[in-house]
Amino acid sequence: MAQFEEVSKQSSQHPKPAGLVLQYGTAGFRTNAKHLDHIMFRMGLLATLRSKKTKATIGVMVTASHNPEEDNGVKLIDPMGEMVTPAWEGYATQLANAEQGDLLTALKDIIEKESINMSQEANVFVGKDTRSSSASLSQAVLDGVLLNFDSFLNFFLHFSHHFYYGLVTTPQLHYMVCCQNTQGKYGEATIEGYYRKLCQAFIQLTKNASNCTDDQKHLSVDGANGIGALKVREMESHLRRELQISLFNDGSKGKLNHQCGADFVKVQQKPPTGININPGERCCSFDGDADRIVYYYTDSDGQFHLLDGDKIATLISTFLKELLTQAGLDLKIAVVQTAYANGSSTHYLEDTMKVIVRCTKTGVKHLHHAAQEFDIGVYFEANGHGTVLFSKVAEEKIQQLAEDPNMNDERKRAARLLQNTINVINQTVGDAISDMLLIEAILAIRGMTVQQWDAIYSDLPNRQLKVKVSDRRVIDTTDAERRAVSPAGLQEAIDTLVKKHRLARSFVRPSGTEDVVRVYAEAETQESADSLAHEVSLAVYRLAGGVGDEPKPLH
Ligand SMILES: CC(=O)N[C@H]1[C@@H](OP(=O)(O)O)O[C@H](CO)[C@@H](O)[C@@H]1O
Ligand SMILES: [Mg+2]
Repeated sequence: MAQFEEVSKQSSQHPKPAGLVLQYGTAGFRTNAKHLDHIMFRMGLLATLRSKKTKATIGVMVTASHNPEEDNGVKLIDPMGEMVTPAWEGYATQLANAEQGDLLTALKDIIEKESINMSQEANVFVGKDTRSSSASLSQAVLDGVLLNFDSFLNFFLHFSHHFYYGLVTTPQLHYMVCCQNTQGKYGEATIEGYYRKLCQAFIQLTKNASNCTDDQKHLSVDGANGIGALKVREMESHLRRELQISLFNDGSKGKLNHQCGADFVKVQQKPPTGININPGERCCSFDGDADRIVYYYTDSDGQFHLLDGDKIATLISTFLKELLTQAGLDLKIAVVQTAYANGSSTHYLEDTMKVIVRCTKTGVKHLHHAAQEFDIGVYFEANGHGTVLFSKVAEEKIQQLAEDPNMNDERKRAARLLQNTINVINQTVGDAISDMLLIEAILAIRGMTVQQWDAIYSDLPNRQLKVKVSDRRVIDTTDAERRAVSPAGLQEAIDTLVKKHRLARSFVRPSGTEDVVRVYAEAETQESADSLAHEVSLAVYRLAGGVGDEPKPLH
């Protein structure tokens, strides 16, 4: 039939390798770039359907974040700038895995299930990171978006508009999707608009910092040789030297994420290559798509100190809590973490700060969701991915107070600080650039050094390891991934091992982005954390079908 000829003609430009099965995981599809062309084309199609369904603009971001340069990936962004809803993750997987000849049926299936009106207009925003494969892969997405559904499906008329942003950070695309769908209420849907909003708020905030020295204003940034570096350069003039950045790993020579970037620094617990660090100087690293950030410094003994997502969440929530007190506002603030949060951070937040702490499964969508339940929800993964959410009620109360002519100066000042804090934050998703500006503003306002920030609490020594098993799905977890319910005997083995160490905690879970089981352990000393992590790795290897060599001790 003519209709099927059309299908095969158009989609055969982006053929699916027969038998290849990929899953829409924690952060979309992610694998070696050479397996992704058909996925990109099909995600272009799916984004168009999602747009018709929601009658809103949908984002498609081509990136593999902190993965090696050879990999790539894609994720969809829903109307408010949030991750795409779970049911559509399922459709994404179905569409991705339909063999070439079944693609039409798979599409029709989604259209029927979701009762999509195909005559509805579609709008899709597409962005990409700096990977060499991103150019052709984002073109494949556009081919999918622009495909004429009329001839493709012999359905109704099809209007589809797209805007190709080209090189953007992941959070910038989330931001612009939200701006577009709120008719500019969240900001202007352009990169310039993004810089303007964030930098203006940053400058307003730092006006509250008295006697800010050049040292305080200086920050070294490791751009992971990725998109974040380009965008920091682009933004710099908007900062009017209120923040003075030395940019390293800007992509001019090094390889993306190679021995640098937020993931490297967090997991290896050491500084990236390609950066000059003087003792005591504040540094930060972005990841490959600039949605994560971690801070660090080395002390005069050459000792490395990491300030990860947990320390960031603590700094931000302390700042916000103080402002709420000064403003006399009764708003409920909570911090959302995952099982990877350092035990010391959880204790500090609950026992000293007296804030509500929630623990969710790994993956930003889970944290984001939990944070939405509070007036102010601060969420961060330990690896530095996070942001702050303000409820509508919270924003309104803050605005009212800031504009109340009868209010006393102290309360008003606090409310204005809160207002600018809201504006410097990208509430759609964790954003390295926005988080950096917020952290820098807080440190400046409080006249705080990175050492003082680090000293708020001391991390428990910890270790993360990976174990290869033949099928990681044999591990099932509960209690926000803190306990394993299968395979039989694994949790009991972990419990026994944990009891042999002081102040210890350990858990295992299958990764959602790599074909490995992740092991986490923390304990009173580094030796203890390392040996516990190794012992638990062995238990995983033995009880959950380990492949290759048995895990070796770290020392
Ligand atoms: C321990 C860890 O850092 N896990 C990361 C990693 O997920 P895994 O499911 O652990 O592979 O990638 C996710 C996406 O970037 C991120 O959200 C998450 O925090
Ligand atoms: Mg990332």
